[in-house]
Amino acid sequence: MQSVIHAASRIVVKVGSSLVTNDGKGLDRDALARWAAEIADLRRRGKEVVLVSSGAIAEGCQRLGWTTRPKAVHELQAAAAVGQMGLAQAYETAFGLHGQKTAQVLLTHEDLADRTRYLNARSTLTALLALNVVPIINENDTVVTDEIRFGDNDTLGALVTNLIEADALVILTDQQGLYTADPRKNPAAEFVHEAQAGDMALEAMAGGAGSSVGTGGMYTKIIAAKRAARSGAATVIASGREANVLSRLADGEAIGTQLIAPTTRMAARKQWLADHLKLSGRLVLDAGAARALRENGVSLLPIGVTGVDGDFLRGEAVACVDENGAEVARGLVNYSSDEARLIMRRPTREIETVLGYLVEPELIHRDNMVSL
Ligand SMILES: Nc1ncnc2c1ncn2[C@@H]1O[C@H](COP(=O)(O)OP(=O)(O)O)[C@@H](O)[C@H]1O
Ligand SMILES: N[C@@H](CCC(=O)OP(=O)(O)O)C(=O)O
Repeated sequence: MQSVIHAASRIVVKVGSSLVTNDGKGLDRDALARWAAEIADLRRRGKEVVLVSSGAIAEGCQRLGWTTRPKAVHELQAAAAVGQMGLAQAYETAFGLHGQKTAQVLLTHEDLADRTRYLNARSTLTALLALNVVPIINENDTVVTDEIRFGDNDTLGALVTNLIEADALVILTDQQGLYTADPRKNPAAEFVHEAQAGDMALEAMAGGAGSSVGTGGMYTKIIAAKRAARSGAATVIASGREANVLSRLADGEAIGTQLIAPTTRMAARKQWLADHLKLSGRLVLDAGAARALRENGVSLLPIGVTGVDGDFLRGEAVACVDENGAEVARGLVNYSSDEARLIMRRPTREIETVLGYLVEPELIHRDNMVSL
């Protein structure tokens, strides 16, 4: 069995609070230095990596001298704001030693649920990856209330995996991976090397958090693997304390628990667009654009559009039809219907002159489109 990470070119790595803060004793700078060295190594091998790191609340509590995790949301938020400073600074230093640039990205649930903000978050992250920057993501705890919290970063890691259509999610934690029961409570628990993500039997094996600083336990990791599989990504759950864990996974070594996605990324994307998107309008394409989309699956540029039907906003789904009204593709549009009417039939270089700004060069990026 070879690790799925060997062939993965875009990877989300999630590290939990217990690892990052040494079970709440304070930032584990040695661990951060190891992961930074390994992620820099993965970048050199041509893999794109996004890091989702927990630990702000645990580190904030430590810095504020609080010995127990508070229950009140405003106190958790205050702790997160204090701790996040330490996290960002420590990661920047650790990655800087390898000449690797980093960026801090704080997200809320709403950023991923709202279509327009979803597209914005996606373009920022893909732009950072193209610039050879490692984005370091955490939940924006300061502005979220209990009802809209991700709460645990396993869920956030899975949603980021869906957002950027990563090939794999690696969840690093304080256990070797998934066991048939919580190994802290049941010494007879057996290790699970490989399973299908979404297999219901896994949910019964997984228990809650093992330490006082972790939140979701194994259960949220199993659910995260199920979510990641929706966009065709595999999940690996492994120990963040294992030497060179990320580099060895990239070499193909099967460390930890591997949860395989039942569908491929392309099939998952088509299913998602087909299932979830209510079409809000239509773009009529000229013959050249219709052919290019059909035959080469390219992005749609404004110059190939001759008509715009309906009222829609940036991020909504539209159909692309040929001159006879036959649907060629559908996708998430980068400009509203009003903007699209102004820029259709025009070359991309004129977008800024016509609108006064350039959001994206394409009307629909090929990553946000499926051909029919
Ligand atoms: N079936 C299981 N296999 C492995 N670990 C489990 C299982 N069920 C519960 N756990 C617990 O989940 C813990 C990891 O989750 P958590 O404490 O939330 O860590 P993190 O901060 O890395 O997200 C482990 O320390 C372990 O005690
Ligand atoms: N945003 C929170 C992360 C929530 C959390 O505890 O997640 P995890 O340790 O991954 O179960 C923080 O930085 O403290």
